[in-house]
Amino acid sequence: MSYSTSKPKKAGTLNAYFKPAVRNNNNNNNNDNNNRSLSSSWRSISPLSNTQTQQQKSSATIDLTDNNSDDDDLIILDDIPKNAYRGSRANNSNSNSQQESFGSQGIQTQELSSTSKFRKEPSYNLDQRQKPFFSSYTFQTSHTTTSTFGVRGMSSSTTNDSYKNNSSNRVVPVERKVSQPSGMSLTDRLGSNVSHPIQGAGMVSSSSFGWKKTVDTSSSSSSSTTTTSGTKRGYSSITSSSSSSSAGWVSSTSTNKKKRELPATFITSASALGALNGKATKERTIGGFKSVTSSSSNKKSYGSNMSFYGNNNNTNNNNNRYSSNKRKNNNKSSYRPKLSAEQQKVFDIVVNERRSIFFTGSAGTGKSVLLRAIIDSLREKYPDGVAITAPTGIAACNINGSTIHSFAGIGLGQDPPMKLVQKVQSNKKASERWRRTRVLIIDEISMVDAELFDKIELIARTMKASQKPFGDIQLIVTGDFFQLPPVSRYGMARFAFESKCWSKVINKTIMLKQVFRQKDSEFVDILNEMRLGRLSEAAIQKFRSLSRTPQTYNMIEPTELYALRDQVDKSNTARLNGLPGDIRTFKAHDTGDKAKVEGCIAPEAVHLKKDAQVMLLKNMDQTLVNGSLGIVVGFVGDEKYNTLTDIRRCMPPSKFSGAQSSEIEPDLESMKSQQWPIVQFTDGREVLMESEQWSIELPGGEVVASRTQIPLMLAWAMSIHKSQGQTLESVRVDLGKVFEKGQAYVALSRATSLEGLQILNFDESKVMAHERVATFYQNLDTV
Ligand SMILES: Nc1ncnc2c1ncn2[C@@H]1O[C@H](COP(=O)(O)OP(=O)(O)OP(=O)(O)O)[C@@H](O)[C@H]1O
Repeated sequence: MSYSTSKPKKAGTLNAYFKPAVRNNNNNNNNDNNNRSLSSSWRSISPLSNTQTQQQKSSATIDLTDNNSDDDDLIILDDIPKNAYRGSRANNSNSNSQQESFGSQGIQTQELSSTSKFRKEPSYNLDQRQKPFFSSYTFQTSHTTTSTFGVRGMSSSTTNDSYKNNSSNRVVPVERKVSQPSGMSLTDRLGSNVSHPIQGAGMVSSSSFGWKKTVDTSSSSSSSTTTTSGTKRGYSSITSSSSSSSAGWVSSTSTNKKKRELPATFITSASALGALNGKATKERTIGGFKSVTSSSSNKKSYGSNMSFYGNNNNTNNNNNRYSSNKRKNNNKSSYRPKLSAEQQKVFDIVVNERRSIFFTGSAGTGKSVLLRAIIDSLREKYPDGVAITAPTGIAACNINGSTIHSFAGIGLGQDPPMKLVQKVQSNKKASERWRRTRVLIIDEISMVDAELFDKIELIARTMKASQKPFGDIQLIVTGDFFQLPPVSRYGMARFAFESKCWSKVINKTIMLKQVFRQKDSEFVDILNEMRLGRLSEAAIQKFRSLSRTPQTYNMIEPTELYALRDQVDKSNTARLNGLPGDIRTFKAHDTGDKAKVEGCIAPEAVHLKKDAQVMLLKNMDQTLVNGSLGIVVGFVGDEKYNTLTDIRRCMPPSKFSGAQSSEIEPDLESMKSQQWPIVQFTDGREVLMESEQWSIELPGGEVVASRTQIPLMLAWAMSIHKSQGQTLESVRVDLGKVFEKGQAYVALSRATSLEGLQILNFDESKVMAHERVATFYQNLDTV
């Protein structure tokens, strides 16, 4: 690898652009130390002051070459004063005083001038799963100004070693926003930003992410402030699909008719590359945006293996110390906590020891977080071989997987076992899917009945032509049997642990003990009593005392949870009708198998008004995630959202933010005609919501069904079933119509605190647990 001061002309060159940030560095005389400690200081960056914001205008263009030679990490900074920056991926221990080693991977840089430094920093510190070719860069033009930017290229199917030699998995710029509100540390922001998941096997989620910016930069002499001499800015969003998956939901941006023919943020890999190369030549309207596509000839690689996720995680399991994102709905935050010791233990057993396992734990013990970590890591290992499933459409959607029925190819699964086997055998695609599967993940196992579990096991053995349990497929099963039970047509179903094959296929069961969702030990204790269906008098009194109005923490009203969908609809409709103004209706555009689309989390019709409370159904960045709550503040075309400036201000993070001019820009007229809603989220951001696409894809990419809809649903109220997996700060639970064992527990355990929880119609007789489940749990190991 070498760094040069001239622009590479090789094919495959990417232009990567950075938006400078300003490090809050008050000690101008401590530059050497600063440089040494950049990693830590950079990650603890403070929100920008006004002065710093001025400084932030500094920017530069950086090119990253993409080739397979030694210099594939070539980095060139144009227009930077004293523009000689050199760095190398260190593989020596030479302690040249001008070289600095960063972190355990030994990335080094060389300072080539007294005032300008460039340092390449891999993101492993921020997210250990991220591949090295997501890199964060810090560029220091003076003692007080540090510019950062990020470049990422992700693939679900590459290993750390292979990425360098695989030009199809190259870098794409991702904007770093140091000025985001939130008070979060940059570590959090970057950590989570880079961590948007590649969805687990089973769902190729394509989501837009990317931008383009070309900026001339100059430094203002020797002062600490750099200024921008001219700005030209464009954005391109890149959508791609991970290349391997089992059947599953795919979340991507809109493809719709006419002006929504393609996702607004969708650009094919080729055009994305071209745009990145600055070779864009062709303009077209994509959704509400004008898109410029590229004439670049080197169109081959970028896209098919890259995935950009506002909503999904990609991973890099460097050393099995893992941090992870939430798999279900991602709730309040998509930041990836470091796994606890017990989570890590389970992770090791699954990933390193390759054991078939059932891990469980009460609500909030981090099963989702752990599962995400496991999925990400296993997909690294077996890009084509990880099937991610759940028993219901919503649960599957939450983990971006497919239903177990859909994956297995068994339709409703009600036929006798041998008939189902024949059915799968005669289905070429399903057979192929089974043959490829090395790991089968089943989430929300409490809702899988024993009969189905046995049938799946038989099919697995047959399709893998092996008499070993599950045909030697590694089985990873998780969930909490104290939560929602299987739905049965004939009375009480048997649980999966009561199946004939359970004890043969699961060779390790582990219960996670540490509760993360609730911090208050009193709350944790009474929830545990409730889980077991055995409430003490003190717990009953406590729950009764919670009928008062709950605390709220922002503009969001408490989320109401009901047992029945009718109750939910009634509440949401009443609230909507109570608002002044016209209802705007957004109808979904469905394709393919309608029955399959019904499981989609996005509603068929979304009715909105200004001031409606809504939930985001798609991840957009680290804070705007599936599960984020917000308020509709208007619609494109309203007085407040009527100009290009207004629109740009509200661009989703994956598209625009404060663009001056661009190669892809909002098509105002189109947007006005669509009347896209603008939602204000709890972090204060107002974000335009245009349609997105969810689709069910089989491995190999065949789309069997899709839904295009705005990623919102009314969220004054939601069903307890839908709330499973959610974390809610302020919640009002109505237990009046609870009918299922485990239902009350699921509802109450969504709350993070007693202060934020209100319980209506509390009745201890509604707190029920299955004795068989309780017995089963008495025998589980803990780590
Ligand atoms: N290792 C960890 N460190 C810090 N926070 C964590 C950790 N693991 C999980 N959490 C947090 O705890 C909360 C609950 O996690 P998670 O949703 O994974 O639990 P769960 O067991 O799946 O819950 P449920 O069964 O109710 O769906 C989330 O806010 C998550 O971010």
